[in-house]
Amino acid sequence: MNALAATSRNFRQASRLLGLDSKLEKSLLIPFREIKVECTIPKDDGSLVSFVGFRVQHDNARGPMKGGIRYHPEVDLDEVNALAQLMTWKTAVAALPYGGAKGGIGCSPGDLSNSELERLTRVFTQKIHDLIGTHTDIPAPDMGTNAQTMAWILDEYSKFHGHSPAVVTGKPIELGGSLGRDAATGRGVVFATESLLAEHGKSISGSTFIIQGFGNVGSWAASIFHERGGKVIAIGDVTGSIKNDNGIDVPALIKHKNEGGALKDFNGAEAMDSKDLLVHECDVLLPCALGGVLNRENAPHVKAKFIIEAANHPTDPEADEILAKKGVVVLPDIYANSGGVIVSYFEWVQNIQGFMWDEEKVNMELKKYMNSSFNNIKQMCKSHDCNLRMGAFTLGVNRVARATLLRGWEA
Ligand SMILES: NC(=O)C1=CN([C@@H]2O[C@H](COP(=O)(O)OP(=O)(O)OC[C@H]3O[C@@H](n4cnc5c(N)ncnc54)[C@H](O)[C@@H]3O)[C@@H](O)[C@H]2O)C=CC1
Ligand SMILES: O=C(O)CCC(=O)C(=O)O
Repeated sequence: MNALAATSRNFRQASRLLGLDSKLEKSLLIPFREIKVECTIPKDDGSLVSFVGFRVQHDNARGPMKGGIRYHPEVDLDEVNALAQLMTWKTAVAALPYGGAKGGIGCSPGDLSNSELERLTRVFTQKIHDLIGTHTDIPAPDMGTNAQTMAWILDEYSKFHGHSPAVVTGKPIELGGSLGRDAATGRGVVFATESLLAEHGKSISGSTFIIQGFGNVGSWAASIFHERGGKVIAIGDVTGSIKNDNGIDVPALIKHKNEGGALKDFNGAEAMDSKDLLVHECDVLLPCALGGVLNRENAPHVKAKFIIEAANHPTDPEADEILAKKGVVVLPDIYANSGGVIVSYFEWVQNIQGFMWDEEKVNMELKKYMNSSFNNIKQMCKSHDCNLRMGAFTLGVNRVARATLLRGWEA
């Protein structure tokens, strides 16, 4: 099932549990605006190349729309729609004063030089600058983009609208970025895991972890699990996978990667087949890369007791059902990876106030937001007698539905 069908199916299930009116249900599902633009740039050799860029603004009932920008060859309108919809429910679950949006460009960032990436980002910004803004739609990094990408967007946007640091989050600190934003999604994932494990009488220290994806989210999550006494026994990325049953030395692996080394060449672990990564024995499995990686083919073979959805929509609905029957507990994306957008919100607040928080305050507030969402989700699970995914969806969808109704329907 594709990402949009899967996300919409989860939404409809939550809508039924909440007893929403069918007109309201339809209006919540249809995106506010879909933007598709052609971005043509000269390559370094002088030849021209075109890419398609998207920004889907899903809902703004609760505030300005918010969500990352992804650079990946598989980006298309359906996927961006699904990711934008997930942002609407995610910001609502976290009780942030935001709606949801997402953007992306169908490209392979690894095949483009730094100056080609800069030109592409600037052209994309030129095409969408009138439709984003500090109080309308605020982009941030996602897969394949980073603080540098946000710096280019900020610079290009400011040429049209004047200096506007709060138009993007996840910026470099020197340009108004927040301390702690780089690590925030991974750190939030760790707080979420800690709450879930505690409920089951377990803790990070003494548990084993497998992580798919070793970029921003996966590497920070791995590093903080390791710091807290967790044993990270296998890690995979787009180049391959490695394992060490005694635990991978995560700081040494990060150093190896920062020096340009490939995962498979790390000498503190042995290579494993990437097909086996998600079905290898462990306590906690963390998909931190692409969507749809847990599906009906591999779900029956999953041996983890807990799955923490650090990636967006990593679990297909068919896999969800199989995992539930096996007793595997799945902590859903719209809660598990919300640490990134929570600290993006803190960054936006700091930019608007013109005041900078220290990292300790950022991390402390992040923990408060993550713990509060977890308790609210558990409450919804109790009220609607449902699993954690539906607990999170009913929490988010109900907040957006209430805001929509309070605004009224009159033209
Ligand atoms: N960056 C952020 O703040 C947030 C990211 N997310 C989600 O987390 C996930 C990862 O995002 P980032 O870490 O930011 O991306 P990133 O671009 O920094 O890293 C992506 C990682 O995934 C790996 N990967 C790509 N294709 C793969 C494949 N076929 N098999 C195994 N590994 C593969 C890459 O090698 C890389 O290690 C995405 O689903 C994103 O939407 C969610 C919330 C916030
Ligand atoms: O930080 C943000 O605004 C959005 C992060 C994001 O794209 C996500 O949570 O999937």
